[in-house]
Amino acid sequence: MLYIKAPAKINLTLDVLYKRPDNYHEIEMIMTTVDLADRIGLQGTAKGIHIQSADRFVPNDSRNLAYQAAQLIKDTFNIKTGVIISLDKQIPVAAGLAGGSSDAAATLKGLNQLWQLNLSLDELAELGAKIGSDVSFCVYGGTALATGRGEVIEELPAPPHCWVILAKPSLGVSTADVYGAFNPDKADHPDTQAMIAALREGDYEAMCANLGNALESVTMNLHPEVGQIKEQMIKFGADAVLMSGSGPTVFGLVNQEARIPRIYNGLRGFCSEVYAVRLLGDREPLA
Ligand SMILES: C[C@](O)(CO)[C@H](O)COP(=O)(O)OP(=O)(O)OC[C@H]1O[C@@H](n2ccc(N)nc2=O)[C@H](O)[C@@H]1O
Ligand SMILES: Nc1ncnc2c1ncn2[C@@H]1O[C@H](COP(=O)(O)OP(=O)(O)OP(=O)(O)O)[C@@H](O)[C@H]1O
Repeated sequence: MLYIKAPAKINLTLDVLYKRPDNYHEIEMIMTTVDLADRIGLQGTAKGIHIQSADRFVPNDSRNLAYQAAQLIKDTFNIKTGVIISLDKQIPVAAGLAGGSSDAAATLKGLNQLWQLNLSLDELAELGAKIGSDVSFCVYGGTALATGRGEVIEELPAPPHCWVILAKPSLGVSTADVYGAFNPDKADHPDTQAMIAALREGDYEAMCANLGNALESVTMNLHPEVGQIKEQMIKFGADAVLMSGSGPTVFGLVNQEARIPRIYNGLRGFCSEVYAVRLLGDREPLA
């Protein structure tokens, strides 16, 4: 059995520029991976694609993004044999943390090894874009500026050292619904260039000051819990807080480890799922 880690991402910024003729939105966002990961097991078999997962919210058929990744590789490279994909889910589902996208990216990378395809990260990321807008970023990992509909990736320096507290209210959010309800005239637009400068300078305060997500107010209107969690995180001592992706997960940053327990324990009263993790920050080389 081949095992691959599939880490979650958070958005340090997410700006929505305009709606495109293909119904996707042109976006500009900065993402970075965090040390909360699903574990994907891949085992060759005679034929077919088989998904195994104990998580009842995860589909075990062609709706699963890991299944779609395996199907795409099989079709593109005319692979006749099959694979059993076991998903040990640690990333909350429908949370804004790219769990499914990261599983798909890990499956692409793992099958590249299992079936000895010798594809580069760029080739795997190009395949990933066919599955979902976040999959290309998840193939590279680390920290990046993503443009287009999210599939054009430019590597950025890792953020300055800090911890991340993630809190997910017990509701899932549909990414399509959030983009559908987005109104460009009412949105807050983050300063992407200021965030890039903060990363280049390793400036923690500037990174905190420039967190921003144009989808946050949309999801908050649909689910007021998101705003309440933000308030609680600030109250318990986070340096800066933001909703990740289309939500509903909220993350808080702290650069002093001693402050984590108060925030973590305080949030546990409001949310079923709370995690305190490190940023991963840098890309890992392709195995
Ligand atoms: C919110 C984010 O997670 C931020 O990282 C991404 O923008 C969404 O990435 P994703 O879940 O991989 O999205 P996809 O599976 O490609 O698209 C889901 C749906 O979201 C909407 N969508 C997505 C990406 C984008 N740039 N514009 C959009 O309008 C579309 O309605 C699309 O049908
Ligand atoms: N491998 C997978 N893991 C979790 N959900 C999956 C997977 N494959 C497909 N799905 C489906 O995708 C939906 C969204 O789940 P996912 O955890 O990927 O959302 P997300 O974290 O909000 O993603 P993103 O941040 O990329 O928008 C789920 O409701 C589930 O039905």
